Amino acid sequence: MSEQTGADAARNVSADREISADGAGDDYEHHGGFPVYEPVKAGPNYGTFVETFRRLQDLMVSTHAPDDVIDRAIEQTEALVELLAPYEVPEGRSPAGFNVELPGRGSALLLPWKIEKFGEDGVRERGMFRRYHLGGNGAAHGGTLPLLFDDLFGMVIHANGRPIARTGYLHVNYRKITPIETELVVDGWVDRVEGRKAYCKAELRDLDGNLLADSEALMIQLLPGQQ
Ligand SMILES: CCCCCCCCCC(=O)SCCNC(=O)CCNC(=O)[C@H](O)C(C)(C)COP(=O)(O)OP(=O)(O)OC[C@H]1O[C@@H](n2cnc3c(N)ncnc32)[C@H](O)[C@@H]1OP(=O)(O)O
Repeated sequence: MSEQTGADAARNVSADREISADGAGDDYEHHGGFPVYEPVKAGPNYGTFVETFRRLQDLMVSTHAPDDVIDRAIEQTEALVELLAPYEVPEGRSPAGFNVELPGRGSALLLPWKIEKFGEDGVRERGMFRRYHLGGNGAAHGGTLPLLFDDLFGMVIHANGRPIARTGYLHVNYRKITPIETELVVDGWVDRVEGRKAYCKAELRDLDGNLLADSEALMIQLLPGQQ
């Protein structure tokens, strides 16, 4: 039997929990006032598209190009904006963020990490902080870790079979410098549940097992109609 990858598991859970427009067959009830999102499948080159933009972001923070090169970069970027602008769609209609097999689920906002495990007992992701996540002296910017943890906790809730929740608080302990451009692993899980409140925990480690940061968050299940 072939082993199910984390991305397969995430995709299957999402498919299982799809809700029809009239709510019939809804086994993912009480998701507050969130609209029902239909996953938008990325085309075959979408991952390359997002990765190319991430590379561009790396270069934007790591180059010191002459003015004429900057002028050409502006021209070419403006041409790209013109190319893409006609295809702007409302929230929930872009492949960005919906494609669990892609780093960061294909969202340029999210950390480009890949899901390795997706189950009731927790979610594991693997990846790197990029050059554009640099804070100082080789360390990831402190603000990028909560982004990693917050998104992870959203998936932890989903993988645990709980309805959509929002983050009430998110606490980060920065234990060691988190290096950029170094493969790292993050694990998150639901620690305990009290009614609407799910207390989640996560740990970010390097490949030697050193704890770089840990996090605790309160994820609060939305009430009917809550955004
Ligand atoms: C496929 C699509 C997937 C989409 C996933 C979306 C995941 C998004 C994850 C996020 O990042 S959300 C963005 C960051 N978070 C927010 O913007 C949340 C803003 N806050 C709110 O919207 C409301 O505060 C919230 C809906 C979370 C709760 O408001 P309520 O009025 O429903 O709850 P209430 O204030 O009564 O609190 C409920 C319980 O939680 C407790 N609580 C709330 N905030 C707390 C806090 N900060 N610290 C400790 N306890 C807190 C509160 O005391 C209470 O405890 P008890 O039930 O025991 O009395």
